Amino acid sequence: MLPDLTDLNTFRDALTNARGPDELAVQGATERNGQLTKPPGALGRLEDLAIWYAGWRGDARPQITAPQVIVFAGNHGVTAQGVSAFPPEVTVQMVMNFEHGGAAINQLAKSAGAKMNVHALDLDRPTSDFTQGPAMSEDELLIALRAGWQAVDPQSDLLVVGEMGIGNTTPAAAIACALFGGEAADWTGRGTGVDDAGLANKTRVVAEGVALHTSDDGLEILRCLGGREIAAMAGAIAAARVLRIPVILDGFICSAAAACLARMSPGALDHAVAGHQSAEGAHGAVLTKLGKEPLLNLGLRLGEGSGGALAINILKSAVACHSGMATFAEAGVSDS
Ligand SMILES: Cc1cc2ncn([C@H]3O[C@H](COP(=O)(O)O)[C@@H](O)[C@H]3O)c2cc1C
Ligand SMILES: O=C(O)c1cccnc1
Repeated sequence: MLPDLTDLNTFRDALTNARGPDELAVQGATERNGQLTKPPGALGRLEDLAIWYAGWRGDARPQITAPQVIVFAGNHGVTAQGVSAFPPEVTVQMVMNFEHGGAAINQLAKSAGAKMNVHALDLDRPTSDFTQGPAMSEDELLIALRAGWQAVDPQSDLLVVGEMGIGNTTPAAAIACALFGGEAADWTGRGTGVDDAGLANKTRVVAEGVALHTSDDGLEILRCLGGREIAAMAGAIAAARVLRIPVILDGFICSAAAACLARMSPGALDHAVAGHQSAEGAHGAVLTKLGKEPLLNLGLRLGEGSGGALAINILKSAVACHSGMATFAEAGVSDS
């Protein structure tokens, strides 16, 4: 079902030509929703979510039994500019923590009944500092996209992608600024918690990167300003689009990866909902640009897929109501 990613054009074509949701399933789910034992619309957004999910799965009465959480890790040359409150060694240390089950995302994936996979991408070879040149070559971008593309289990029925990469709120801010315009300061936040001087320096770094790499193309922006784990998230979200696996987006970094796809192809994120709005300042603005209303707003600013994983239970609940509830006729309840 998934073509081999032999080159970047294969990726572009696969994304652009991916089919949309199954309209018959949407119709069937909409009809079923109208017959369930509740006042019309009483389950609010849960109803829309269930119908949306049904369409992408091609099943008017679907179930969620196999969610997958994938965490991608990468290192960033731009950390040499002092953009994070933490040192880059933390990336590999956190990967070990994920592998031993000790991180927040391990607990959240487990609570959501999701399997979790971790992919560390060339951690001992950080991307290039984007204030000096493109973060990645075309080959490096392709390899990272492919890592994400191949990491998606075609048997899964819901996908959350998360990231670990010290410094990666800087490339995410640069991507957002390059895609959406405005000033670097509009898109730059504190990440792991840089102080005021750190924020000013980070804003300068984002401005320099965006000034050096101007493009209208989402993939070129991803290559020049992104990072391996960001590209891998984009690759996985795109693969899920082709496989019709619904996606729950996580925070600022995940949304920046997704936004590159939306720039490449307008319907690229139709299979995705925003799991949450993170506390990273510009995340809300990115979601507005993407036309995505977050499901949760809990002040998280972690990444790792944490907000996406939390929202799995909301989507599961929506689908459980939709597919498990009795209709008025079945329950013998008067419908007016
Ligand atoms: C211990 C630790 C665990 C994390 N888990 C996710 N992040 C998050 O923080 C990083 C981005 O923030 P900045 O751009 O400021 O470096 C990413 O690794 C992101 O996943 C973490 C950061 C730390 C320190
Ligand atoms: O929004 C996020 O995903 C985020 C914010 C701060 C640090 N790491 C991740």
